[in-house]
Amino acid sequence: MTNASSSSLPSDHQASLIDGKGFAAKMRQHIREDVLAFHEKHGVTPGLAVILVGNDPASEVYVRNKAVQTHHAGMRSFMHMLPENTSEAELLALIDRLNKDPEIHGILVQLPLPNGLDGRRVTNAILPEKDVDGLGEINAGRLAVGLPSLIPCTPLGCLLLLRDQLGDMKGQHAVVIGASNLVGKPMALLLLAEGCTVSIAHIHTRDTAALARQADILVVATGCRELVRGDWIKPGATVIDVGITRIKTDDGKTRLVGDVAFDEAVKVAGRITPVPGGVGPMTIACLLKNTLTAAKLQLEGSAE
Ligand SMILES: Nc1nc(=O)c2c([nH]1)NC[C@@H]1CN(c3ccc(C(=O)N[C@@H](CCC(=O)O)C(=O)O)cc3)C=[N+]21
Repeated sequence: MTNASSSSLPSDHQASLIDGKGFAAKMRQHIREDVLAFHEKHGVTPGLAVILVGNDPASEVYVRNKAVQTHHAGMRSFMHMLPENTSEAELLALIDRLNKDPEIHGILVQLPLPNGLDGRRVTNAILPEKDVDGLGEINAGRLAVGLPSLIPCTPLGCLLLLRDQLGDMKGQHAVVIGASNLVGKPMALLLLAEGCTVSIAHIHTRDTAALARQADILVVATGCRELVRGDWIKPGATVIDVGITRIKTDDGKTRLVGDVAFDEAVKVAGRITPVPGGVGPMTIACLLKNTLTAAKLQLEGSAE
């Protein structure tokens, strides 16, 4: 038995793995069914436009993955691969065109953008009802005040995993490490809305380890590989690892590691997401979910 209040664990304790990959596959199946029903009702297929500027190989892989999964979910995918030297005016003109295009229900600009392009200005140019990343100021503000909004895909994916694992989270102490607009801040707001007591640790936090040790729910999104060690984790806690860093191993292969030192954490946590196979697949599944939500917003005026 593992729970967040147990103070000692048997020496052979192993956290249970949170299967994001499997959960995401089930989600995509449900989305596919909903997309078909949406098509029956409106004669419209939800369409997602993904814009990638520059040729970062890792981003190209993600963007291709998104396109394949969009098709599998029965939706249309429109890829826009723009050269590194694209001007902000050109990018804004493309977004304007996609905003007005009735075949496009969701628009995503892959981040980070090359130097010279202002990610905030570009993201804000996307119509709020097509902003499937939920990163524009309207959606971010609506989330902050508790109105319905398009929710950033990664924190939404983490929330769905936590709800599935834990159910009611009221009164639990959730600690989020990382305060980015992309993950940490919206994650903290979502956990607050679940009734958690939420702490946010960031670069200036004095003793992040001591704070983390108080967490019943620990979400780590720092981009700093294996930052969180086994002794940062309260025995039995639920750990969500958002980080993904690609490293080269001694035998010349590459491997993905998270922001949590997994081998240590698995001996202490009650439940933990692996990397890969944890949060990453949920991010893409939530992008598809948001695209369908956006299409409903545009054709039905709400996403019920
Ligand atoms: N506007 C914007 N929205 C994003 O959501 C966004 C972005 N920009 N820029 C880059 C990051 C990164 N990201 C990932 C999505 C899926 C996996 C994923 O599926 N990961 C697999 C492994 C994939 C592999 O093997 O490389 C896993 O964790 O199991 C990872 C990372 C979305 N991002």
